Amino acid sequence: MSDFSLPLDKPSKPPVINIYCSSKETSLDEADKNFEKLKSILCLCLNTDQYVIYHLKPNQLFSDPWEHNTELLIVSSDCNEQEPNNVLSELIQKYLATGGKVLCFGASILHFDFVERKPSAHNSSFTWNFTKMEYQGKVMMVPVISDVSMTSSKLSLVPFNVLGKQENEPKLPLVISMSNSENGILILSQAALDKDPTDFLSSKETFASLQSHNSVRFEVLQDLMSARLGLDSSAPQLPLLTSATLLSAEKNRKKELLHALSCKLHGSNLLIGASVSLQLVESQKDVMHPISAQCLPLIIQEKEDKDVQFQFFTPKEYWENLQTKSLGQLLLYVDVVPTTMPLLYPLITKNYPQAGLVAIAGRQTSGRGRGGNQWISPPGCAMFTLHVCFDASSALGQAPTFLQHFCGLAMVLSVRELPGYEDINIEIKWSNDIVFNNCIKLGGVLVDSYTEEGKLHAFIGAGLNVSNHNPTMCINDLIKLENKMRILNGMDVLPELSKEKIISRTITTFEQIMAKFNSKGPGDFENLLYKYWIHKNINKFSLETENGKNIDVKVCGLDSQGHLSVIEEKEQKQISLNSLQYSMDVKQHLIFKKRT
Ligand SMILES: O=C(O)CCCC[C@@H]1SC[C@@H]2NC(=O)N[C@@H]21
Repeated sequence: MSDFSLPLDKPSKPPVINIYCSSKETSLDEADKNFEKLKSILCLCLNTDQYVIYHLKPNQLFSDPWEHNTELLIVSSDCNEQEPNNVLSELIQKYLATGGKVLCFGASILHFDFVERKPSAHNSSFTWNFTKMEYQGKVMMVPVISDVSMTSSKLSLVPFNVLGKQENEPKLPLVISMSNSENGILILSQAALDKDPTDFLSSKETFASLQSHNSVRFEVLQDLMSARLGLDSSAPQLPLLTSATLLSAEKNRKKELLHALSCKLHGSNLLIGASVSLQLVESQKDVMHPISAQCLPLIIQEKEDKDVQFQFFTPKEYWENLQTKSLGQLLLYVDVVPTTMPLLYPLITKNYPQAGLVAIAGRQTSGRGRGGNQWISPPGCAMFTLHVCFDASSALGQAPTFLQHFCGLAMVLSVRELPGYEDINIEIKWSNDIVFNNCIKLGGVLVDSYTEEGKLHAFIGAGLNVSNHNPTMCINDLIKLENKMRILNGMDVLPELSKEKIISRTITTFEQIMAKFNSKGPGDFENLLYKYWIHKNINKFSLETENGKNIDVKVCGLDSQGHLSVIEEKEQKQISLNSLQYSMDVKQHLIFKKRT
Protein backbone atom coordinates (compact mmCIF):
# COMPACT_ATOMS: atom_id res chain seq x y z
CA MET A 1 0.00 0.00 0.00
CA SER A 2 1.26 3.44 -0.86
CA ASP A 3 2.32 5.76 1.97
CA PHE A 4 0.05 8.38 0.44
CA SER A 5 -3.24 6.49 0.78
CA LEU A 6 -6.01 8.50 2.41
CA PRO A 7 -6.88 7.84 6.07
CA LEU A 8 -10.20 5.98 6.06
CA ASP A 9 -12.10 8.62 8.01
CA LYS A 10 -11.07 11.51 5.74
CA PRO A 11 -13.24 12.58 2.84
CA SER A 12 -11.37 12.85 -0.44
CA LYS A 13 -13.07 16.19 -1.09
CA PRO A 14 -14.39 18.82 1.32
CA PRO A 15 -18.01 18.18 2.38
CA VAL A 16 -20.65 20.18 0.54
CA ILE A 17 -23.47 22.31 1.83
CA ASN A 18 -26.05 22.52 -0.94
CA ILE A 19 -28.54 25.36 -0.96
CA TYR A 20 -31.78 24.96 -2.87
CA CYS A 21 -33.75 28.19 -3.33
CA SER A 22 -37.31 27.61 -4.41
CA SER A 23 -37.96 29.63 -7.51
CA LYS A 24 -41.44 29.03 -8.77
CA GLU A 25 -42.34 32.62 -9.40
CA THR A 26 -39.05 34.22 -8.60
CA SER A 27 -36.79 34.53 -11.61
CA LEU A 28 -33.59 32.52 -11.78
CA ASP A 29 -31.77 35.76 -11.12
CA GLU A 30 -33.70 36.14 -7.87
CA ALA A 31 -32.83 32.56 -6.91
CA ASP A 32 -29.14 33.37 -7.52
CA LYS A 33 -29.41 36.45 -5.34
CA ASN A 34 -31.13 34.45 -2.60
CA PHE A 35 -28.37 31.89 -2.79
CA GLU A 36 -25.65 34.56 -2.42
CA LYS A 37 -27.50 35.98 0.55
CA LEU A 38 -27.83 32.64 2.28
CA LYS A 39 -24.22 31.85 1.58
CA SER A 40 -23.11 35.07 3.25
CA ILE A 41 -25.30 34.21 6.25
CA LEU A 42 -23.70 30.76 6.49
CA CYS A 43 -20.25 32.34 6.39
CA LEU A 44 -21.15 34.01 9.68
CA CYS A 45 -22.24 30.86 11.48
CA LEU A 46 -20.12 28.05 10.06
CA ASN A 47 -16.46 27.25 9.73
CA THR A 48 -16.33 27.94 6.01
CA ASP A 49 -12.80 26.53 5.84
CA GLN A 50 -14.39 23.12 6.34
CA TYR A 51 -17.18 23.19 3.75
CA VAL A 52 -17.81 24.24 0.22
CA ILE A 53 -21.16 25.87 -0.39
CA TYR A 54 -22.97 25.31 -3.69
CA HIS A 55 -26.20 26.45 -5.26
CA LEU A 56 -28.31 23.38 -6.05
CA LYS A 57 -30.48 24.43 -8.99
CA PRO A 58 -33.86 22.84 -9.79
CA ASN A 59 -32.48 21.17 -12.93
CA GLN A 60 -29.70 19.53 -10.89
CA LEU A 61 -32.06 17.93 -8.38
CA PHE A 62 -32.44 14.88 -10.60
CA SER A 63 -29.52 15.07 -12.95
CA ASP A 64 -26.64 15.36 -10.47
CA PRO A 65 -25.75 12.81 -7.82
CA TRP A 66 -25.68 15.62 -5.25
CA GLU A 67 -26.76 13.39 -2.33
CA HIS A 68 -23.42 11.56 -2.24
CA ASN A 69 -21.23 14.31 -0.86
CA THR A 70 -23.86 16.60 0.67
CA GLU A 71 -23.31 17.16 4.38
CA LEU A 72 -26.34 19.41 4.63
CA LEU A 73 -29.12 20.43 2.27
CA ILE A 74 -30.65 23.82 2.98
CA VAL A 75 -34.02 24.58 1.44
CA SER A 76 -35.12 28.18 1.34
CA SER A 77 -38.60 28.99 0.14
CA ASP A 78 -40.20 32.37 -0.13
CA CYS A 79 -43.68 33.77 -0.13
CA ASN A 80 -44.19 32.84 -3.76
CA GLU A 81 -44.13 29.09 -3.41
CA GLN A 82 -46.46 27.86 -0.75
CA GLU A 83 -48.04 24.89 -2.45
CA PRO A 84 -46.14 21.86 -1.17
CA ASN A 85 -43.58 20.70 -3.68
CA ASN A 86 -44.27 16.98 -3.83
CA VAL A 87 -41.30 16.10 -5.97
CA LEU A 88 -38.89 17.90 -3.67
CA SER A 89 -40.57 16.33 -0.62
CA GLU A 90 -40.09 12.83 -2.01
CA LEU A 91 -36.50 13.48 -2.86
CA ILE A 92 -35.83 14.80 0.63
CA GLN A 93 -37.51 11.80 2.24
CA LYS A 94 -35.20 9.52 0.27
CA TYR A 95 -32.17 11.56 1.20
CA LEU A 96 -33.13 11.53 4.89
CA ALA A 97 -33.56 7.77 4.79
CA THR A 98 -29.91 7.46 3.84
CA GLY A 99 -28.83 9.56 6.83
CA GLY A 100 -29.01 12.97 5.12
CA LYS A 101 -29.42 16.26 6.97
CA VAL A 102 -31.87 18.92 5.83
CA LEU A 103 -32.59 22.39 7.14
CA CYS A 104 -35.72 23.81 5.58
CA PHE A 105 -36.92 27.40 5.93
CA GLY A 106 -40.59 27.71 5.04
CA ALA A 107 -42.48 24.72 6.44
CA SER A 108 -45.12 24.77 3.75
CA ILE A 109 -42.88 23.87 0.83
CA LEU A 110 -42.63 20.26 2.02
CA HIS A 111 -45.53 17.86 2.00
CA PHE A 112 -46.45 17.02 5.60
CA ASP A 113 -49.85 16.39 7.09
CA PHE A 114 -49.04 18.50 10.10
CA VAL A 115 -48.52 21.65 8.03
CA GLU A 116 -51.86 23.38 7.98
CA ARG A 117 -52.81 25.97 5.42
CA LYS A 118 -55.82 28.13 6.01
CA PRO A 119 -58.10 28.25 2.96
CA SER A 120 -56.97 31.77 2.07
CA ALA A 121 -53.43 30.45 1.91
CA HIS A 122 -54.24 28.47 -1.18
CA ASN A 123 -54.46 31.69 -3.12
CA SER A 124 -51.24 32.75 -4.64
CA SER A 125 -50.75 35.90 -2.55
CA PHE A 126 -49.06 35.25 0.77
CA THR A 127 -48.03 37.84 3.26
CA TRP A 128 -45.61 37.96 6.15
CA ASN A 129 -46.54 38.04 9.80
CA PHE A 130 -44.12 38.99 12.54
CA THR A 131 -44.21 37.11 15.77
CA LYS A 132 -42.05 36.53 18.84
CA MET A 133 -40.27 33.20 18.97
CA GLU A 134 -38.71 31.58 22.00
CA TYR A 135 -35.72 29.36 21.31
CA GLN A 136 -34.05 27.90 24.39
CA GLY A 137 -34.73 30.93 26.54
CA LYS A 138 -33.81 33.41 23.81
CA VAL A 139 -36.62 35.55 22.50
CA MET A 140 -36.60 37.18 19.11
CA MET A 141 -38.91 38.66 16.51
CA VAL A 142 -39.21 36.45 13.41
CA PRO A 143 -41.02 36.66 10.08
CA VAL A 144 -43.44 33.81 9.36
CA ILE A 145 -45.74 33.30 6.42
CA SER A 146 -49.26 34.09 7.48
CA ASP A 147 -52.01 31.47 7.26
CA VAL A 148 -49.58 28.56 7.47
CA SER A 149 -48.86 26.73 10.73
CA MET A 150 -47.50 23.50 12.12
CA THR A 151 -50.29 21.81 14.07
CA SER A 152 -49.14 20.12 17.24
CA SER A 153 -51.99 17.62 17.33
CA LYS A 154 -51.05 16.14 13.97
CA LEU A 155 -47.37 16.41 14.75
CA SER A 156 -47.72 13.74 17.42
CA LEU A 157 -47.82 11.19 14.59
CA VAL A 158 -44.12 11.76 13.90
CA PRO A 159 -41.15 11.77 16.32
CA PHE A 160 -40.26 15.41 16.70
CA ASN A 161 -38.68 17.94 19.05
CA VAL A 162 -39.85 21.51 19.40
CA LEU A 163 -36.85 23.81 19.24
CA GLY A 164 -38.58 27.12 18.78
CA LYS A 165 -42.13 28.00 19.63
CA GLN A 166 -44.28 31.07 19.63
CA GLU A 167 -43.66 32.96 22.84
CA ASN A 168 -46.35 32.14 25.42
CA GLU A 169 -47.94 29.62 22.99
CA PRO A 170 -46.32 26.22 23.65
CA LYS A 171 -48.72 24.63 21.21
CA LEU A 172 -47.49 26.60 18.26
CA PRO A 173 -44.11 25.25 17.20
CA LEU A 174 -42.08 27.36 14.80
CA VAL A 175 -38.95 25.23 14.59
CA ILE A 176 -38.98 21.46 14.97
CA SER A 177 -36.40 18.77 14.45
CA MET A 178 -37.15 15.20 13.39
CA SER A 179 -34.71 12.36 13.12
CA ASN A 180 -34.98 8.84 11.77
CA SER A 181 -33.24 5.63 12.71
CA GLU A 182 -30.62 6.10 9.99
CA ASN A 183 -29.52 9.31 11.70
CA GLY A 184 -31.09 11.50 9.10
CA ILE A 185 -32.10 14.84 10.57
CA LEU A 186 -34.72 17.25 9.28
CA ILE A 187 -35.12 20.67 10.82
CA LEU A 188 -38.22 22.40 9.64
CA SER A 189 -38.51 26.09 10.41
CA GLN A 190 -41.59 28.10 9.82
CA ALA A 191 -39.64 31.08 11.11
CA ALA A 192 -37.84 32.59 8.13
CA LEU A 193 -34.42 32.76 9.79
CA ASP A 194 -32.93 32.89 6.30
CA LYS A 195 -34.32 36.37 5.71
CA ASP A 196 -32.34 39.47 6.61
CA PRO A 197 -33.94 42.52 8.27
CA THR A 198 -33.21 44.39 5.02
CA ASP A 199 -35.71 42.12 3.27
CA PHE A 200 -38.41 43.95 5.21
CA LEU A 201 -37.56 47.56 4.59
CA SER A 202 -41.08 48.57 3.64
CA SER A 203 -41.94 49.10 7.30
CA LYS A 204 -39.56 51.15 9.40
CA GLU A 205 -40.79 49.63 12.68
CA THR A 206 -40.55 46.03 11.44
CA PHE A 207 -37.08 46.60 10.08
CA ALA A 208 -35.94 48.20 13.36
CA SER A 209 -37.40 45.37 15.43
CA LEU A 210 -35.88 42.60 13.28
CA GLN A 211 -32.56 44.44 13.21
CA SER A 212 -32.48 44.69 17.01
CA HIS A 213 -32.94 40.87 17.23
CA ASN A 214 -30.48 40.11 14.48
CA SER A 215 -27.67 38.96 16.76
CA VAL A 216 -30.04 36.47 18.48
CA ARG A 217 -31.01 35.19 15.03
CA PHE A 218 -27.37 34.37 14.34
CA GLU A 219 -26.98 32.67 17.74
CA VAL A 220 -30.00 30.49 16.90
CA LEU A 221 -28.69 29.68 13.43
CA GLN A 222 -25.33 28.77 14.90
CA ASP A 223 -26.98 26.49 17.45
CA LEU A 224 -29.00 24.77 14.72
CA MET A 225 -25.86 24.18 12.68
CA SER A 226 -23.64 22.91 15.46
CA ALA A 227 -25.72 21.40 18.29
CA ARG A 228 -28.59 20.11 16.11
CA LEU A 229 -26.96 19.25 12.81
CA GLY A 230 -23.46 18.46 14.05
CA LEU A 231 -21.63 20.86 11.73
CA ASP A 232 -18.44 22.71 12.61
CA SER A 233 -19.31 26.25 13.58
CA SER A 234 -15.94 27.17 15.07
CA ALA A 235 -14.47 30.42 13.82
CA PRO A 236 -13.29 30.11 10.24
CA GLN A 237 -10.08 31.62 8.98
CA LEU A 238 -12.19 34.16 7.15
CA PRO A 239 -12.27 37.34 9.20
CA LEU A 240 -15.54 38.78 10.42
CA LEU A 241 -16.88 41.71 8.45
CA THR A 242 -16.34 45.10 10.07
CA SER A 243 -18.21 48.40 9.99
CA ALA A 244 -17.18 51.19 7.63
CA THR A 245 -16.21 54.73 8.54
CA LEU A 246 -16.74 57.92 6.56
CA LEU A 247 -13.63 60.08 6.64
CA SER A 248 -12.59 63.42 5.25
CA ALA A 249 -9.63 65.71 5.81
CA GLU A 250 -12.07 68.65 5.85
CA LYS A 251 -15.06 68.39 8.16
CA ASN A 252 -17.19 70.49 5.82
CA ARG A 253 -17.05 68.00 2.96
CA LYS A 254 -18.49 65.28 5.16
CA LYS A 255 -21.23 67.64 6.33
CA GLU A 256 -22.05 68.68 2.76
CA LEU A 257 -22.32 65.05 1.64
CA LEU A 258 -24.53 64.05 4.57
CA HIS A 259 -26.73 67.06 3.97
CA ALA A 260 -27.03 66.22 0.25
CA LEU A 261 -27.96 62.64 1.16
CA SER A 262 -30.65 63.53 3.67
CA CYS A 263 -33.46 63.26 1.10
CA LYS A 264 -32.29 59.77 0.08
CA LEU A 265 -32.58 58.37 3.58
CA HIS A 266 -35.05 55.60 4.34
CA GLY A 267 -36.21 56.12 7.87
CA SER A 268 -33.69 58.02 9.87
CA ASN A 269 -30.54 56.27 8.79
CA LEU A 270 -30.70 53.85 5.89
CA LEU A 271 -29.24 54.44 2.44
CA ILE A 272 -30.31 51.74 0.02
CA GLY A 273 -28.08 50.37 -2.71
CA ALA A 274 -28.72 47.62 -5.25
CA SER A 275 -26.76 44.93 -3.42
CA VAL A 276 -25.42 46.69 -0.32
CA SER A 277 -27.23 49.20 1.86
CA LEU A 278 -25.53 51.49 4.34
CA GLN A 279 -26.87 52.06 7.80
CA LEU A 280 -25.61 55.40 9.08
CA VAL A 281 -24.59 55.29 12.75
CA GLU A 282 -23.03 57.93 14.95
CA SER A 283 -20.24 55.92 16.48
CA GLN A 284 -18.73 52.47 16.98
CA LYS A 285 -20.94 51.82 20.00
CA ASP A 286 -24.06 52.02 17.78
CA VAL A 287 -22.82 49.22 15.53
CA MET A 288 -24.76 45.95 15.85
CA HIS A 289 -22.95 42.65 15.39
CA PRO A 290 -22.57 40.46 13.47
CA ILE A 291 -22.34 42.67 10.42
CA SER A 292 -24.13 41.38 7.36
CA ALA A 293 -22.78 41.73 3.86
CA GLN A 294 -26.01 43.35 2.70
CA CYS A 295 -26.34 46.06 5.33
CA LEU A 296 -23.09 47.70 6.29
CA PRO A 297 -23.04 50.11 9.23
CA LEU A 298 -21.30 53.34 8.23
CA ILE A 299 -19.94 55.40 11.12
CA ILE A 300 -20.37 59.04 10.23
CA GLN A 301 -19.14 60.89 13.29
CA GLU A 302 -17.11 59.69 16.23
CA LYS A 303 -13.86 61.39 17.32
CA GLU A 304 -12.03 63.88 15.20
CA ASP A 305 -11.19 62.02 12.00
CA LYS A 306 -7.50 62.44 12.57
CA ASP A 307 -7.68 60.33 15.75
CA VAL A 308 -9.43 57.33 14.20
CA GLN A 309 -7.37 54.15 13.99
CA PHE A 310 -7.91 50.99 11.97
CA GLN A 311 -6.41 47.53 11.88
CA PHE A 312 -5.22 47.70 8.28
CA PHE A 313 -5.06 51.41 7.41
CA THR A 314 -3.33 54.59 8.55
CA PRO A 315 -5.44 57.55 7.44
CA LYS A 316 -2.63 60.06 8.17
CA GLU A 317 -0.41 58.44 5.54
CA TYR A 318 -3.28 58.60 3.04
CA TRP A 319 -4.14 62.27 3.62
CA GLU A 320 -0.50 63.36 3.59
CA ASN A 321 -0.04 61.98 0.07
CA LEU A 322 -3.37 62.99 -1.44
CA GLN A 323 -3.09 66.16 -3.53
CA THR A 324 -6.39 66.35 -5.36
CA LYS A 325 -9.06 68.99 -5.79
CA SER A 326 -11.91 66.59 -5.20
CA LEU A 327 -11.20 62.90 -5.94
CA GLY A 328 -10.58 60.82 -2.84
CA GLN A 329 -11.34 63.69 -0.43
CA LEU A 330 -14.31 61.77 0.93
CA LEU A 331 -13.34 58.29 1.98
CA LEU A 332 -15.38 55.29 3.04
CA TYR A 333 -12.87 53.03 4.77
CA VAL A 334 -13.62 49.46 5.91
CA ASP A 335 -11.18 46.92 7.38
CA VAL A 336 -12.96 43.76 6.17
CA VAL A 337 -15.69 43.69 3.51
CA PRO A 338 -16.68 41.25 0.73
CA THR A 339 -15.83 43.76 -2.03
CA THR A 340 -15.54 47.55 -2.35
CA MET A 341 -17.30 47.57 -5.75
CA PRO A 342 -20.93 48.14 -4.61
CA LEU A 343 -20.18 50.25 -1.52
CA LEU A 344 -20.46 53.72 -3.05
CA TYR A 345 -23.77 53.28 -4.90
CA PRO A 346 -25.90 54.24 -1.88
CA LEU A 347 -23.84 57.43 -1.42
CA ILE A 348 -24.37 58.74 -4.94
CA THR A 349 -26.72 61.70 -5.08
CA LYS A 350 -27.45 64.21 -7.80
CA ASN A 351 -27.25 66.91 -5.11
CA TYR A 352 -23.51 66.27 -4.83
CA PRO A 353 -22.42 64.43 -7.99
CA GLN A 354 -18.79 65.54 -7.83
CA ALA A 355 -18.16 64.26 -4.30
CA GLY A 356 -15.16 62.26 -5.60
CA LEU A 357 -15.93 59.41 -3.23
CA VAL A 358 -13.54 56.53 -2.77
CA ALA A 359 -14.05 53.24 -0.91
CA ILE A 360 -10.92 51.57 0.45
CA ALA A 361 -10.77 48.13 2.05
CA GLY A 362 -8.11 46.61 4.31
CA ARG A 363 -9.03 43.16 3.06
CA GLN A 364 -11.83 41.71 0.96
CA THR A 365 -13.49 38.36 1.49
CA SER A 366 -14.94 38.10 -2.06
CA GLY A 367 -12.78 40.43 -4.16
CA ARG A 368 -13.95 40.78 -7.76
CA GLY A 369 -11.65 40.60 -10.76
CA ARG A 370 -12.40 41.21 -14.44
CA GLY A 371 -14.48 38.68 -16.37
CA GLY A 372 -16.03 37.15 -13.25
CA ASN A 373 -12.66 36.14 -11.80
CA GLN A 374 -11.90 36.20 -8.10
CA TRP A 375 -9.44 38.82 -6.83
CA ILE A 376 -7.35 37.54 -3.92
CA SER A 377 -7.49 40.37 -1.42
CA PRO A 378 -5.29 40.04 1.69
CA PRO A 379 -4.26 43.06 3.79
CA GLY A 380 -1.04 43.77 1.85
CA CYS A 381 -2.98 44.61 -1.31
CA ALA A 382 -3.92 48.24 -2.11
CA MET A 383 -7.63 48.03 -2.96
CA PHE A 384 -10.06 50.79 -3.76
CA THR A 385 -13.10 51.78 -5.80
CA LEU A 386 -13.27 55.38 -6.99
CA HIS A 387 -16.44 57.12 -8.19
CA VAL A 388 -16.33 59.66 -11.02
CA CYS A 389 -19.25 61.34 -12.72
CA PHE A 390 -19.47 63.44 -15.89
CA ASP A 391 -21.84 64.41 -18.69
CA ALA A 392 -22.62 61.45 -20.90
CA SER A 393 -22.23 63.82 -23.88
CA SER A 394 -18.67 64.91 -22.91
CA ALA A 395 -15.56 63.48 -24.58
CA LEU A 396 -15.06 60.99 -21.75
CA GLY A 397 -18.77 60.22 -21.55
CA GLN A 398 -18.54 59.15 -25.20
CA ALA A 399 -15.42 57.05 -24.62
CA PRO A 400 -15.51 55.84 -20.99
CA THR A 401 -13.16 52.94 -21.81
CA PHE A 402 -10.33 55.42 -21.33
CA LEU A 403 -11.04 55.51 -17.59
CA GLN A 404 -9.59 52.05 -17.01
CA HIS A 405 -6.44 53.05 -18.88
CA PHE A 406 -6.12 56.25 -16.82
CA CYS A 407 -6.25 54.20 -13.65
CA GLY A 408 -3.74 51.57 -14.83
CA LEU A 409 -1.32 54.31 -15.84
CA ALA A 410 -1.89 56.22 -12.60
CA MET A 411 -1.03 53.10 -10.57
CA VAL A 412 2.23 52.63 -12.44
CA LEU A 413 3.10 56.32 -12.09
CA SER A 414 2.27 56.29 -8.36
CA VAL A 415 5.45 54.24 -7.99
CA ARG A 416 7.62 55.17 -10.95
CA GLU A 417 7.27 58.96 -10.62
CA LEU A 418 8.65 58.86 -7.09
CA PRO A 419 12.24 60.07 -7.10
CA GLY A 420 14.51 57.00 -6.98
CA TYR A 421 11.75 54.56 -7.98
CA GLU A 422 11.90 55.25 -11.73
CA ASP A 423 13.44 51.84 -12.47
CA ILE A 424 10.94 49.76 -10.49
CA ASN A 425 9.95 47.91 -13.59
CA ILE A 426 6.17 47.68 -13.47
CA GLU A 427 4.40 48.21 -16.78
CA ILE A 428 0.98 47.99 -18.34
CA LYS A 429 -0.27 45.07 -20.37
CA TRP A 430 -3.47 45.46 -22.37
CA SER A 431 -6.12 45.74 -21.31
CA ASN A 432 -5.24 46.70 -17.81
CA ASP A 433 -2.85 44.44 -16.00
CA ILE A 434 0.03 45.90 -14.03
CA VAL A 435 2.85 43.47 -14.74
CA PHE A 436 6.50 42.83 -13.98
CA ASN A 437 8.61 41.05 -16.59
CA ASN A 438 5.75 41.28 -19.12
CA CYS A 439 3.60 38.66 -17.50
CA ILE A 440 3.83 38.49 -13.69
CA LYS A 441 0.64 40.21 -12.64
CA LEU A 442 0.73 42.56 -9.65
CA GLY A 443 -2.40 44.56 -10.22
CA GLY A 444 -5.49 45.24 -12.30
CA VAL A 445 -8.46 47.52 -12.89
CA LEU A 446 -12.17 46.80 -13.15
CA VAL A 447 -14.85 49.38 -14.06
CA ASP A 448 -18.61 49.26 -13.45
CA SER A 449 -20.78 52.10 -14.77
CA TYR A 450 -24.30 53.32 -15.41
CA THR A 451 -25.90 56.37 -17.03
CA GLU A 452 -28.66 58.31 -15.32
CA GLU A 453 -30.21 61.65 -16.24
CA GLY A 454 -27.51 62.40 -18.78
CA LYS A 455 -24.65 61.66 -16.36
CA LEU A 456 -22.26 58.77 -16.59
CA HIS A 457 -21.29 57.31 -13.23
CA ALA A 458 -18.21 55.10 -13.22
CA PHE A 459 -16.91 53.00 -10.33
CA ILE A 460 -13.26 52.27 -10.94
CA GLY A 461 -11.98 49.35 -8.91
CA ALA A 462 -8.24 48.89 -8.63
CA GLY A 463 -6.03 46.42 -6.83
CA LEU A 464 -2.24 46.42 -6.59
CA ASN A 465 -0.25 43.93 -4.55
CA VAL A 466 2.05 46.07 -2.42
CA SER A 467 3.46 43.69 0.18
CA ASN A 468 2.32 40.06 -0.28
CA HIS A 469 5.08 37.80 -1.54
CA ASN A 470 2.46 35.23 -2.53
CA PRO A 471 0.82 34.12 -4.76
CA THR A 472 2.81 36.18 -7.31
CA MET A 473 5.07 39.13 -6.43
CA CYS A 474 4.56 42.52 -4.93
CA ILE A 475 5.83 46.08 -5.29
CA ASN A 476 8.00 45.78 -2.18
CA ASP A 477 9.67 42.63 -3.61
CA LEU A 478 10.67 44.72 -6.63
CA ILE A 479 11.96 47.48 -4.36
CA LYS A 480 14.10 44.89 -2.54
CA LEU A 481 15.52 43.71 -5.88
CA GLU A 482 16.29 47.30 -6.84
CA ASN A 483 17.93 47.90 -3.45
CA LYS A 484 20.36 44.99 -3.99
CA MET A 485 21.57 46.73 -7.10
CA ARG A 486 21.72 50.11 -5.37
CA ILE A 487 23.81 48.69 -2.51
CA LEU A 488 26.28 47.22 -5.02
CA ASN A 489 26.53 50.68 -6.59
CA GLY A 490 26.96 52.42 -3.24
CA MET A 491 23.56 54.16 -3.47
CA ASP A 492 21.02 54.81 -0.68
CA VAL A 493 18.37 52.13 -0.33
CA LEU A 494 14.77 52.96 -1.20
CA PRO A 495 12.19 52.64 1.59
CA GLU A 496 9.41 50.13 0.99
CA LEU A 497 6.09 51.73 0.03
CA SER A 498 2.82 51.67 1.94
CA LYS A 499 -0.50 50.90 0.30
CA GLU A 500 -1.91 54.18 1.67
CA LYS A 501 0.74 56.13 -0.21
CA ILE A 502 0.20 54.16 -3.41
CA ILE A 503 -3.58 54.64 -3.28
CA SER A 504 -3.47 58.39 -2.64
CA ARG A 505 -0.76 58.95 -5.25
CA THR A 506 -2.76 56.89 -7.78
CA ILE A 507 -5.89 58.96 -7.17
CA THR A 508 -3.89 62.21 -7.41
CA THR A 509 -2.37 61.19 -10.74
CA PHE A 510 -5.70 59.90 -12.02
CA GLU A 511 -7.30 63.29 -11.38
CA GLN A 512 -4.48 65.07 -13.23
CA ILE A 513 -4.66 62.70 -16.23
CA MET A 514 -8.42 63.09 -16.45
CA ALA A 515 -8.27 66.90 -16.27
CA LYS A 516 -5.66 67.06 -19.04
CA PHE A 517 -7.63 64.64 -21.21
CA ASN A 518 -10.73 66.82 -20.82
CA SER A 519 -8.94 70.07 -21.61
CA LYS A 520 -6.38 68.98 -24.22
CA GLY A 521 -7.54 65.64 -25.65
CA PRO A 522 -5.85 62.24 -25.51
CA GLY A 523 -2.36 63.17 -26.85
CA ASP A 524 -0.35 63.60 -23.64
CA PHE A 525 -2.07 60.71 -21.92
CA GLU A 526 -1.36 58.32 -24.79
CA ASN A 527 2.32 59.32 -25.02
CA LEU A 528 2.74 58.62 -21.31
CA LEU A 529 0.80 55.35 -21.51
CA TYR A 530 2.92 54.05 -24.40
CA LYS A 531 6.08 54.82 -22.41
CA TYR A 532 5.01 52.21 -19.83
CA TRP A 533 3.23 49.85 -22.22
CA ILE A 534 4.74 46.41 -22.77
CA HIS A 535 3.32 46.53 -26.31
CA LYS A 536 5.92 48.98 -27.46
CA ASN A 537 8.08 45.84 -27.69
CA ILE A 538 5.59 42.99 -27.57
CA ASN A 539 3.28 43.86 -30.42
CA LYS A 540 3.06 40.91 -32.82
CA PHE A 541 0.08 38.69 -32.14
CA SER A 542 -2.06 36.06 -33.72
CA LEU A 543 -5.71 37.20 -33.58
CA GLU A 544 -8.56 34.70 -33.37
CA THR A 545 -11.30 35.78 -35.82
CA GLU A 546 -15.01 35.06 -36.08
CA ASN A 547 -14.58 32.27 -38.60
CA GLY A 548 -12.10 30.46 -36.33
CA LYS A 549 -9.09 31.37 -38.49
CA ASN A 550 -6.17 33.25 -37.00
CA ILE A 551 -4.61 36.29 -38.63
CA ASP A 552 -1.31 38.06 -37.89
CA VAL A 553 -1.72 41.53 -36.39
CA LYS A 554 0.47 44.24 -34.95
CA VAL A 555 -0.66 46.27 -31.92
CA CYS A 556 -0.44 49.97 -32.68
CA GLY A 557 -2.13 51.65 -29.69
CA LEU A 558 -5.58 52.73 -28.55
CA ASP A 559 -8.26 53.94 -30.96
CA SER A 560 -10.41 57.05 -30.41
CA GLN A 561 -12.76 55.03 -28.15
CA GLY A 562 -9.97 53.66 -25.97
CA HIS A 563 -10.17 50.18 -27.53
CA LEU A 564 -7.08 48.29 -28.71
CA SER A 565 -6.14 49.17 -32.27
CA VAL A 566 -4.31 46.51 -34.30
CA ILE A 567 -3.24 46.41 -37.96
CA GLU A 568 -3.74 43.27 -39.96
CA GLU A 569 -0.26 42.61 -41.39
CA LYS A 570 -1.40 41.22 -44.75
CA GLU A 571 -4.07 43.70 -45.80
CA GLN A 572 -2.82 46.59 -43.63
CA LYS A 573 -6.40 46.92 -42.36
CA GLN A 574 -7.09 48.53 -38.96
CA ILE A 575 -9.18 46.52 -36.46
CA SER A 576 -10.49 47.68 -33.06
CA LEU A 577 -10.72 45.19 -30.22
CA ASN A 578 -12.92 45.70 -27.18
CA SER A 579 -11.51 44.30 -23.92
CA LEU A 580 -14.97 43.04 -22.98
CA GLN A 581 -14.76 40.65 -25.93
CA TYR A 582 -11.05 39.89 -26.26
CA SER A 583 -8.23 38.73 -23.99
CA MET A 584 -4.52 38.62 -24.57
CA ASP A 585 -2.01 35.86 -23.80
CA VAL A 586 1.42 37.43 -24.01
CA LYS A 587 3.40 34.19 -23.67
CA GLN A 588 1.58 32.62 -26.62
CA HIS A 589 1.37 35.89 -28.59
CA LEU A 590 -2.34 35.30 -28.89
CA ILE A 591 -5.40 37.57 -28.80
CA PHE A 592 -8.51 35.43 -28.39
CA LYS A 593 -12.26 35.82 -28.01
CA LYS A 594 -13.50 35.55 -24.44
CA ARG A 595 -15.77 32.56 -23.91
CA THR A 596 -18.98 33.61 -22.25
O1 LIG B 1 -9.11 41.35 -12.71
C1 LIG B 1 -8.50 42.42 -12.58
O2 LIG B 1 -7.38 42.58 -13.06
C2 LIG B 1 -9.16 43.56 -11.84
C3 LIG B 1 -8.91 43.48 -10.37
C4 LIG B 1 -9.59 44.58 -9.60
C5 LIG B 1 -9.50 44.34 -8.11
C6 LIG B 1 -10.03 45.49 -7.32
S1 LIG B 1 -9.57 45.40 -5.64
C7 LIG B 1 -10.65 46.73 -5.26
C8 LIG B 1 -11.90 46.50 -6.07
N1 LIG B 1 -12.78 45.63 -5.35
C9 LIG B 1 -12.93 44.46 -5.96
O3 LIG B 1 -13.62 43.52 -5.53
N2 LIG B 1 -12.23 44.43 -7.09
C10 LIG B 1 -11.53 45.67 -7.32
